[in-house]
Amino acid sequence: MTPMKHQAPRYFALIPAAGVGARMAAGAPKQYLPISGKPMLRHTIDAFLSSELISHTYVVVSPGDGHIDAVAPQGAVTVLRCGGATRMESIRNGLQALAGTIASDDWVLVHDAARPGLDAALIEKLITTVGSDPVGGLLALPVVDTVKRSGAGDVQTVARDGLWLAQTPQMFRYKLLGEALAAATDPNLVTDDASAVEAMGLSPKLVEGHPRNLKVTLPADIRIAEMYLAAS
Ligand SMILES: Nc1ccn([C@@H]2O[C@H](COP(=O)(O)OP(=O)(O)OP(=O)(O)O)[C@@H](O)[C@H]2O)c(=O)n1
Ligand SMILES: C[C@](O)(CO)[C@H](O)COP(=O)(O)O
Repeated sequence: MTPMKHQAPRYFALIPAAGVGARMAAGAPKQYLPISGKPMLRHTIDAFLSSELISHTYVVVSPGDGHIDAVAPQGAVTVLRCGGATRMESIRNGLQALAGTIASDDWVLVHDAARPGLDAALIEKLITTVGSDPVGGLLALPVVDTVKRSGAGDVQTVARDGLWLAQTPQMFRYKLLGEALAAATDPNLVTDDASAVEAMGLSPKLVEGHPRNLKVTLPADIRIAEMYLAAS
């Protein structure tokens, strides 16, 4: 009997895009604001569509989202209308919606819609550097400034050796990521996917990203993102 051919794991993108953009205070969800003439989310989607390594891209939006149909390229991505009250819940809902579609050992690259500066080179760098790591990994930037912590009336310097600023994508195998998020107790403590995996006692690989992959959070970030996109 011929042995079953073991299918190589596939890579899927999951883009949480169900936020409201409160800190942007733009009166509309920030992921739909124009950046260099194109909605922010479309830049992010196009980054994954430009990578030959990505089998398919899924976008999680709020159930009542009225913008996505005009932004998502029809047929090229799949929209999941299951966004939740927090980033973590949106991702958890999205993973649950993909049960039976994504295999347990397939990789899921979770990437913020709000990081439009991602490109195929960064996606490939993450995937090839993580390789077949038993845990997974994420893009991150080493801290280069002095870090302060302000407490009740006092300010202290935090040693920056070994400190990184997490970016996305954060990539984990479907089964592990689902288990980690299911076990997460407080969605407000789990501000990124890696922290849920770390809570299981596992250490994801840190892969140096790029400042162009910034999270567009505040109004001033729009122009910065446009400058990086113009330089690419
Ligand atoms: N309930 C939520 C909250 C956030 N996100 C997504 O998670 C990413 C990172 O979140 P953040 O930058 O905080 O976006 P917002 O939550 O929209 O911003 P704010 O916190 O300022 O409201 C964004 O792409 C956002 O759309 C999501 O899918 N579901
Ligand atoms: C996931 C993340 O982008 C990693 O830095 C960050 O934690 C998202 O935080 P937000 O407050 O949901 O934007």
